[in-house]
Amino acid sequence: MNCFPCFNSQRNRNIHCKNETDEHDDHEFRPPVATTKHIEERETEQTPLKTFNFRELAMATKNFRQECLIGEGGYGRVYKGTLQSTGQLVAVKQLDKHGIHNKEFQAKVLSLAKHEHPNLVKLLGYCADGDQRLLVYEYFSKDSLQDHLYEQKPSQKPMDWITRMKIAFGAAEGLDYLHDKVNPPVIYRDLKASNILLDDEFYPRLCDFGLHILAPGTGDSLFHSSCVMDTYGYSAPEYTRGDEVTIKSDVYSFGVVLLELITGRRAVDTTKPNDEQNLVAWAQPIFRDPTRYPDMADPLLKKKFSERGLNQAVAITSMCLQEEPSARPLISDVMVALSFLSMSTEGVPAAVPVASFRDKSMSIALSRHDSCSVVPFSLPRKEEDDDASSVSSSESEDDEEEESRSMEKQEEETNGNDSDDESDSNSEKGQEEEEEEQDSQLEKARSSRSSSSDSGSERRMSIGESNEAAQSLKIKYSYSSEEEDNERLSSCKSNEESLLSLGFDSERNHDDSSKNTSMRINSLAHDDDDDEEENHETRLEHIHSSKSDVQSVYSEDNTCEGSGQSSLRRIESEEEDHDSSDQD
Ligand SMILES: Nc1ncnc2c1ncn2[C@@H]1O[C@H](COP(=O)(O)OP(=O)(O)OP(=O)(O)O)[C@@H](O)[C@H]1O
Repeated sequence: MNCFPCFNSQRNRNIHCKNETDEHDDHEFRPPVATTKHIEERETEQTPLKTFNFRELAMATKNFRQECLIGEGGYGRVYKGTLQSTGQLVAVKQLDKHGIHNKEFQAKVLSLAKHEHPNLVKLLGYCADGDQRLLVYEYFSKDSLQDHLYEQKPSQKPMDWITRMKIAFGAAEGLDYLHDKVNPPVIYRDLKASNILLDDEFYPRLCDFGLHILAPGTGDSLFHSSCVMDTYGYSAPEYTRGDEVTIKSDVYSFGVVLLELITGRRAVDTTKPNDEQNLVAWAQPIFRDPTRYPDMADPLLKKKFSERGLNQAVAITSMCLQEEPSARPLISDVMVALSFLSMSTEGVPAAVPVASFRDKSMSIALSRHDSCSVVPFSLPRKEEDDDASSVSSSESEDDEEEESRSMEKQEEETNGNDSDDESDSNSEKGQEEEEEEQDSQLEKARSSRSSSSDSGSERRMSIGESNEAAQSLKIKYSYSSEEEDNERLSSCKSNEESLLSLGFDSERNHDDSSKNTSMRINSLAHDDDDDEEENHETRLEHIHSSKSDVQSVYSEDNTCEGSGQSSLRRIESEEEDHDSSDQD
């Protein structure tokens, strides 16, 4: 499928006849010498992006021989090559002919090359000789996520749950970079399992981002019509309708990839019965029935995952796949949630701190699916609690989005009103410091996964270490002293109440199974009898009873041994049916 409708694909053309004379055979596209020199100088200054001549790349790919062909996508053919000068393995993408002017092509390639991130495939250089347009990328010998999920070699083992969550987290990090760290944001538009390349350690890298801008005359404008079929099954509804494409369209595509990771099903599979061919359409009814979540998991996982991890992953997926773009989460929130889901404590994902999210809808959704996994570790100011309470008394509890927005608005107002209050500004300062510390802790946890086969050993922490990072994060912000415990006790309660009021009540609780599951989860540390940790260890125990667990009672547990040690025991007790009290 050709994403450049105006490209005149010349696949049958004998590229072997192409040689160095091509550099000079098309004067129309060659900029004046001075300009080329200027561009080259600028390149050297700004980026190490290399300019290749066609001959070099022809030699690298054995004259683009069939045996070097890796595959063919919407933008052209991809060849494996070895650079003669350095011996480096590269992937050479020979773009379909499209008549993009040399200068325009160079400028756009340079703008693409600015975006560097460990989770993006690195663009090493390009060639714009004559009418040839080629891109040179670092080469990945391992297959794409699509290959690993659906075209496994007999020698390969199916990916386990945590590996899948780590891949999702890494992909989210790459997307977060494009959406949030780049100005102006880059919309990927082509996120799919085949564009996520994996290395030996299953570290994911996104390829093909931003290539749509290489269409002649497009600049950064939307260019998607002919790409729709290519990304069929991954495209957001607004994309296929021809409406405006935004970063939230990428979030939708990400949701499809996450769904593939969970289910092991292709985004589109024409070998399945009609009602199962489109993965999202198949999954939508299941999203509404959490008792069916375990059935949607990939059979190759052999049920080796925690129920909580599955519930949370499905909750995130379901949010990403909302029809309405504005209802989808920010990829930064998805990334944070996945960072915790990909840190396992003996198979149970680390609990997700509420304050980690920029948008409350994520914490609400996660709470709704499994209230015990969200740790309200941040200490909201009293005003925030009051505001939350006032929101909780609101009549319109059904519209959780509306409430989230109004809650945020009120928080903003509160922040504004606080500006004159010295003590509050001090507390804000303290909070900022806490947030900075939190960021650095999160970064530590993140770095445990941001490693590649090449540089991985330096950056990678063991799962145990990354769990420690997560635990120290929670311990630090949850309970640092007995005095603070009491303070936090009340804040936890009000935070929890806020969430309850915002809609994760029994009526909406998707943990609505008839079975009464009781879980005792130690959210702060392993039960690994690690005595060294014990003096600082504070436990959050959550006895979670299903369905009508509407009231949370926090009580200090003085039964623990050790000086200065305090435990926070959270007991969710079953009360009268909340549904009926709500109706009252
Ligand atoms: N840097 C790379 N290293 C190794 N293999 C690569 C690299 N880039 C792409 N490939 C492989 O080349 C093949 C073609 O990739 P390409 O991205 O052109 O097409 P696609 O992903 O199938 O479709 P689309 O172009 O629509 O994204 C795929 O099998 C892909 O995994």
